[in-house]
This record gives sequence, structure tokens and C-alpha cells, in this order.
Amino acid sequence: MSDPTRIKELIVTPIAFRDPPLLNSNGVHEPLALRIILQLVLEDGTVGLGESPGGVARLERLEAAAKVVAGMDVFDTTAVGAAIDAALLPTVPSSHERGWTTSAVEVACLDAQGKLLGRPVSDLLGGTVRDSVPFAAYLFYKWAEHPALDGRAAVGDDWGAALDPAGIVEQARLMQERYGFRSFKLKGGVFPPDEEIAAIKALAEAFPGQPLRLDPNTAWTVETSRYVARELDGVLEYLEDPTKGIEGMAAVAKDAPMPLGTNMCVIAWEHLRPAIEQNAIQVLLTDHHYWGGLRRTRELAAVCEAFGLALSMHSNSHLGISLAAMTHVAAAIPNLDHSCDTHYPWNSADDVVLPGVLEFRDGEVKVPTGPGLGVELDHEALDRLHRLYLDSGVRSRDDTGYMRRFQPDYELRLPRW
Ligand SMILES: O=C([O-])[C@@H](O)[C@@H](O)[C@H](O)[C@@H](O)C(=O)[O-]
Ligand SMILES: [Mg+2]
Repeated sequence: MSDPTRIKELIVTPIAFRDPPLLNSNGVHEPLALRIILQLVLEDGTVGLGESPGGVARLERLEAAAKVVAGMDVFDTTAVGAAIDAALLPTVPSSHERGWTTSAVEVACLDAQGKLLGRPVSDLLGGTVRDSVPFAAYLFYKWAEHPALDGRAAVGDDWGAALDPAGIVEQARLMQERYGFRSFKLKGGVFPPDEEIAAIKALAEAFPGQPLRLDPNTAWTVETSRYVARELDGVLEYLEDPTKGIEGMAAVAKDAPMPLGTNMCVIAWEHLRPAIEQNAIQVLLTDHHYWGGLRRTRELAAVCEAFGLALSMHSNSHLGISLAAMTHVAAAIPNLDHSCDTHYPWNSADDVVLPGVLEFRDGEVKVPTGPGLGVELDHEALDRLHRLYLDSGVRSRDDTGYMRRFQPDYELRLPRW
């Protein structure tokens, strides 16, 4: 007789979905973003879902993982992670890079476990400390549309352009109107710092008392970061990745009046010790997609608690399986100090999960209570988005290359200011 908890196969499906022209320190988002959807099928037919960022390298690694996990027990998540890690080690030396693969598979295992037990994933993480999870509105400078290109017509959206403080305030109002967000993060590193300072000050005036953050993704030197930090004294809850590296952040942190946060210079376990020793950061934006999965994220939260680091959560362009996973783990972390980031409002029109479970009310998502992640795969949407992936020919994210199609002299320079 076959063992119902044994993994029969891991189905790995790359997809593409629509993304607006969001600007950042690397360029601009392309019309299509990439993700990879996992279906972990057990011998008894139970299916666990996972979602990973896309790209050729990540796809190949997940395909390699699929070969290793077949036949393993779905409750042996430590062994499953170790087997994948060992298989990737010879070709992927970075533990951070291997973490992207093990994390996505761990989420699929937990979803399957929850379905077998009839319990939500948050129960497998120790239970919830909150029924719903607060998220921040993720504001981006953006063009009104993807310009016409290579015979393709321009592609607009219902957000409009945001290229100055008034545009950012308008976008924030729309975010609040549509989703009820009560805190705001601005993706910076796009315009000269004084313009971004003005945008944050305009938000502070329009939304008094509501928490604000700014993240230029290391677009500034240490000196510029210090200047911006002084200018925004009393206005930001934290300043995220103003400059590059643990040493650079430590130099800024010495006299910044607000906490510094990161999802760039502390992205693996070995970065924690030097960052803490140098007091380089005061807020860690965790991300289960690369910290080893949901259980490791829970452990990371305990490390942060021990060393007095506040905890927030990072996001990238993502769909509903990731949002469900983020919500479950955030609900199980007592010391979540800030609302989580999410790109979901920019991408939810193309989701691969059936509607009805993941909704933003007053800026919060209720923790799904159904078995596993509590979301159901929309097979028709998955097929359609996989076809879009195949037909589009887009195989990796290239914000800089896409920007150059419109501004041939655009240079990727970090720091830029
Ligand atoms: O979507 C973007 O352009 C963001 O800049 C994303 O790539 C970052 O990973 C992220 O949101 C961040 O907080 O750094
Ligand atoms: Mg960031």
C-alpha cells in the first residue's frame, strides 16, 4: 500500500503576469513579471502550493529540487530542505541563493501538511497572535502607461502617473480608498533626494500621524543618506536601505535620528552577527522566500527579539500563494513591529488563486482559516499565465534593460546620488 504522506511529485510551473511601469533605482518594471508556482502532490492526491520569484536560474533549481523530493515524507521538512540544499550545493555556493529554492518547497510542504491535518498553516507555526495582518501601501513613482514598443500598443492602468509629490499623494489616497491602508512605504532612489524628501513631507501633511517609510534601494552615498535622514527627522518610522552594505549602513546609523531597516544587507544568517555588532540596522525586513521558509522566519523573529531588532516584512511582485504564506507567518510572529510590505495591489488582477479569501480590509488581511494556506489554485488562471510565459519569451527580470528601451543613455549607478 502506498504511504499517503509521501511526496509523489513536485510540479513546477513558470508563469508571467501583468505588472505596471513601476520605477525604482534599477530602472522600471517590465509589462510582465515572473513567478514560479509549485504543486507538491502527495501519494494520496493532496496538493500543497508554493510560489517563488521567477527567472531561469530559480526555475532550474526548483526543477532539480523536484527530482530530489520525490519519495520523501511531507512531514520531514528539515530533511526535505537538507536534501535540496545538498543537491544544489555543488553548483550554487551561496546559501542565500539556495534558500530561495528550499523556502518555496517548505511552504508547499506546510500547505500539504495543513490539508492532511485539516488545520491552517499558522497552527503549524505555533498558532496565531493576531487574526489579521496589517500591510502598508507600497507607493511607487510610475509612468501612466507602458509606452508603445516594437509594434505593441501602449498599456495603461487605472492608477495613472505618479512622478512628483502630488502624484504620490494621489496614489496614496487611491491605495487608502481601495484597500484601507494606514501606513505607507515609498519606493525611492528614482529622483534626486530633495524631490523624494518633498514627496515624504507631502505624505506626512496629507496623512498626519500615519507611519511612513522610504526605501531608495542603496541609491545614496553615506553622506547623502545622512542628509536625507536629517531632513526627515520625526517624519519616518524607519529609513530602508539608504546605502550599500553593513559598513555603509553602520556609518549612516551612527547619527541617523530614525531607525534604519534593510532587506538588502542582511539577507542570510551569517550577516546577522556583523550587522548587530556594528549596530548597522535597527529593523530587519524578513522575507520567507529567502530566509528558509516559514518556520525559519519564525526562528529569525526570535533572534531579532533577542538582539532588540524590530521586525518588518519585505515583498517583491507576487501573487496570492505568497500573500497567504506571508499572512500566516506574520500572524504567528509575536514581535512583528511594523505593517508588512506587499506588491499585491499592483498584481492581484492576474492571481492564480480563486478569489474570496485574501482581501484587504482597513489595510489588513484576515488570516485564512481553511486547511493549509487556505487558498485554492485557479487552474484556468495558471494555464493562461503559463501560456503567457511561454509566448512572451521573457525569462528574467531586467528593469535596467527595459528602461534603456526608452532612455538609451540610462545608466545603472548605485549610488547615484
Ligand atoms: O519592486 C520593486 O521595484 C522593489 O524595488 C523590489 O524589487 C524590492 O525588492 C523591494 O520591494 C524592497 O523593499 O527592496
Ligand atoms: Mg527594501
